[in-house]
Amino acid sequence: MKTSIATVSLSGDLRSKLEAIAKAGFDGVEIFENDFLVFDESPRQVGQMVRDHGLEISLFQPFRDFEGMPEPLRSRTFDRAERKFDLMQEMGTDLVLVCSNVSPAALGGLDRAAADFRELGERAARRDLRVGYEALAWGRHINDHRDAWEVVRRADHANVGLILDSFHTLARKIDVNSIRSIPKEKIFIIQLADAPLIDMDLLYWSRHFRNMPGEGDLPVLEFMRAVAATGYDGYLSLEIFNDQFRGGSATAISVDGQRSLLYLGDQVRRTEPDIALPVPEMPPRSGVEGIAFIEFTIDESEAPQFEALIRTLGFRRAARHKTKSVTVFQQGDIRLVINTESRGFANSSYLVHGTSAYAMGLLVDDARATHRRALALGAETFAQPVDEGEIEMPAVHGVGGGIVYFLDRHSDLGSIWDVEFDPVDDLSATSAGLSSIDHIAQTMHYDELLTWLLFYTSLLEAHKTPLVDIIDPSGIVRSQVVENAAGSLRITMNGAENRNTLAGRFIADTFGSGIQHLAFKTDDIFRTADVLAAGGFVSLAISPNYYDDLEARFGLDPHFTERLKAHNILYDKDERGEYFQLYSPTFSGGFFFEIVERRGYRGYGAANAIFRIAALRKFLEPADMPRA
Ligand SMILES: O=C(O)c1ccc(O)c(O)c1
Ligand SMILES: [Mg+2]
Repeated sequence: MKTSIATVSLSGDLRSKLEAIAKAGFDGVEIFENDFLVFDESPRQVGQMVRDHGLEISLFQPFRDFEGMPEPLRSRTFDRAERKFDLMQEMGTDLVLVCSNVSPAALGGLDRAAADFRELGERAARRDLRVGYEALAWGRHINDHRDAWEVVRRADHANVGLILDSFHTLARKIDVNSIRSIPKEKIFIIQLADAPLIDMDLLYWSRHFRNMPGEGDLPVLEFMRAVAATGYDGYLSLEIFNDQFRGGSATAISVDGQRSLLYLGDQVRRTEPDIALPVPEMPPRSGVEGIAFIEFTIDESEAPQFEALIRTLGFRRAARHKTKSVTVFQQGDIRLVINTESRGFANSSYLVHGTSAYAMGLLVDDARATHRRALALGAETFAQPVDEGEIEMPAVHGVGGGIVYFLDRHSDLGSIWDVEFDPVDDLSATSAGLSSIDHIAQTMHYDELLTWLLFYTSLLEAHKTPLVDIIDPSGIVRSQVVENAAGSLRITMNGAENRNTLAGRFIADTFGSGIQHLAFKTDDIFRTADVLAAGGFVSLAISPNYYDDLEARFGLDPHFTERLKAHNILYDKDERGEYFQLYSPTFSGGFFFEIVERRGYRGYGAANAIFRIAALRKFLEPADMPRA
């Protein structure tokens, strides 16, 4: 499968863009005219630079306001086209994208436009060049690919074809099945982009908010299935106008782009029979049965304090590693692994980030197949030397450089706890009824959010929920969840836009993104709260005003509100059911725990986040609080 990306999608100058594009594994690049115009090298040198990076120019674009012009503008557009043809030949590309005319001077009329394209096709043919016509969603007369196709059909010239851009088609909700009857040789290239659903002017939406297929809300897969059904087997080319991407890391955005195309191709291959598109084979997305473990890296001297804390949460020491300073604390199906090794990745992680939950283990259907898929999608593998008798757990780097391990029940990995660990008899802790990890909360910079969303959803059988804004006294935190239908995988991701929010401070204090909190599940929050209180656990104090409001909002029985208040339990309710949340204060580095009970409820208590954040801040900086 040939992949390409438009230079306009990335930040930096042309040279650094090409480097990032080549490194991410693309085959081609769309040269956006402005990127060339502001660059100081000649067209010939730019062409050479592209080829030196092992890339091909998939097209040159855009050529604007061409078709349907009255004289003398008409002659001028042809002169302009000839100049661009010269440039394309020097650069070494045969395809130019002509987007539909937006000029008030344009006359309209399918036959007039077709006649112009036929003449342009003639001129292009003399130089062995090709012209592709794209309907901009806001084109003056042509703003629908079906009309652009009619122009191309009537132009009836071998050197004139159609360019389909998923954004323009999907933004106008045009039936994608209209693509299925277009002859594949008349589709010169496919441009792909997704976008979040925002109700706004089409041009503004397109120029500022596009994102990678799978990162937004448009049915790009349905579009691509229709394209594949024509027999199309050419480039899939990303054209992503996005303010954030323009300011981001060209390398990271390129990697995301390549991943999005491979994932899209993979989905098409699995849903559309007999396609010609040469999509690479990879194992299917993996089902996640649960979170096998969370591993903390801690300094030996701090470990006793941490262990005392998790004991108050009802965890008992369950196993000790046969050769390493690694212990496992357990409660229900929850395993917290405490790593105090003074070498290896855990230790380097400690040295950089301090005490942190630096690794997670996912229990999947087939761990090694999941790892293969992750690598096929461009993830960075993680491995460190294993000692004799140890099992090598497949892993990749995740958020903030942390580790995502894959485990399964059916291979040798299923016996890892027995093979590598000795059981420990620890009767000192009383279970608090915590049964499993409800969700893992990762905090990151806002501009990393789409990266990890795509990482998880392309690898695992999971979907994303809509973006939610969380109000922190010092700014906005954008939150989005990746979860599966069974609820056995729930990862909440908080993207901090500024460093003054609690999430922003976590990133600053721990020198990077990572897991900021873990939520454990209980079937009886009040019983759990009693056990915790008896064991000396101190919950995060919530403002009494919260409970007054809660009672009024939901019409709660005052006795019930009193019980919530007595235990600092937060409450939420939706059409499906009720939700209860209890928090620990933060400890070293800003990490904290949450305990939740779900009674049919499927959300995450977004309405309560502001109260939790305020309470945590008060805990961190009591005197400082009124300024927030
Ligand atoms: O926003 C634009 O003008 C523009 C230009 C060229 C394209 O291919 C496109 O999709 C949009
Ligand atoms: Mg386009």
